[in-house]
Amino acid sequence: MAESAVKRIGVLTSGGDAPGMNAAVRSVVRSALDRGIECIGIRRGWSGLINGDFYRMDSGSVSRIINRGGTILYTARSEEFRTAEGQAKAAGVCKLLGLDGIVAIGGDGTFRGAQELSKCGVSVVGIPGTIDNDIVCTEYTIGFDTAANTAVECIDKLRDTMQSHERCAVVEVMGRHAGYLALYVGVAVGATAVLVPERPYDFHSQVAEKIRHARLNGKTNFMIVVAEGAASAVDVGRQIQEELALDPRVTILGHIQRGGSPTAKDRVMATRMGYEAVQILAEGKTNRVICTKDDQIIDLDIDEGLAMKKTLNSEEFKVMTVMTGM
Ligand SMILES: Nc1ncnc2c1ncn2[C@@H]1O[C@H](COP(=O)(O)OP(=O)(O)O)[C@@H](O)[C@H]1O
Ligand SMILES: O=P(O)(O)OC[C@H]1O[C@](O)(COP(=O)(O)O)[C@@H](O)[C@@H]1O
Ligand SMILES: [Mg+2]
Repeated sequence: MAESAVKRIGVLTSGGDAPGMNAAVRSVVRSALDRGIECIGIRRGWSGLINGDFYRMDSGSVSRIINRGGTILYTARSEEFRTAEGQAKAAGVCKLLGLDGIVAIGGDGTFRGAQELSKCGVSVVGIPGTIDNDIVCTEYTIGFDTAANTAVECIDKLRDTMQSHERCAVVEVMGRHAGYLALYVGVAVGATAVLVPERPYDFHSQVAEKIRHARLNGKTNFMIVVAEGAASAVDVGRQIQEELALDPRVTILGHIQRGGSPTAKDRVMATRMGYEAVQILAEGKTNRVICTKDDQIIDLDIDEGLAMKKTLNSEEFKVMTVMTGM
């Protein structure tokens, strides 16, 4: 590969972790080395950059991690980096270490941080890594596929016992502000109802009527999937008990969804995105985010990317509505 004017870059993971982040780090390191670019691993996200928490990475530093969940670089949320002083400190560390660019792997918050760092004169490229799949400009984010499969596996297990006991299950999946995971998982498990933060919560139409409809069709077990930002699963369970005289069991899947070995899809997407991020930095571009569109890897300006509006997949929503018989 041709030599690049870019000689040394940093890579970090930030915000909530997501399975596949390690595969992305591995790809960044190996793609950089392929172009003769040195790679510095920055631990603990933006906070680590401010504190100069780094180490030199070589090909061996990323051996045996493609199949591992979590992130070997650790991750963190940094209040200091939200301030102009924190950003200036981080830019100073980049200067001191002679970093020609940073690859930041994380969610929308991480990209807002990247925008600010770019304004301080540091070249930055973002790679989307979050189980929420809530980054406006990209169809896919690393970790979503693994998290969805983990949730489906757990819910299938619950379903066995709910069927035996003819019960109602209420399962809370992650998604503070986004229902992509809940909706996708709901379709995959054949849920009786799915609650997402993008739709105002109405117990009567979204839960009671769906359970009643299923019962009238002969069903004796019910699966309600709730995104954490839509309603509290405990409250939904209580309402089901009070208003439908059922005895539901509530399960909060929680951080189980964020761990585990990444699926093949997450590993491949992370590897493709990591490769592209290095090419973009090597071309001297900055303030870019790596995205997928029609399964192709593209890059966009971060400002434009974050300004785009993402809505729930309306086709998936319609399918869900039909499947729940409403
Ligand atoms: N508007 C912002 N300006 C500067 N830094 C930000 C901004 N928003 C988030 N960050 C930085 O990015 C970190 C990760 O963001 P967060 O929203 O927690 O996770 P994620 O990247 O997964 O969405 C924050 O802890 C903060 O340091
Ligand atoms: O790990 P924490 O701090 O409990 O955060 C939980 C949140 O992180 C997520 O898993 C991912 O969110 P971010 O991408 O914003 O970090 C959310 O679904 C969840 O609400
Ligand atoms: Mg986020």
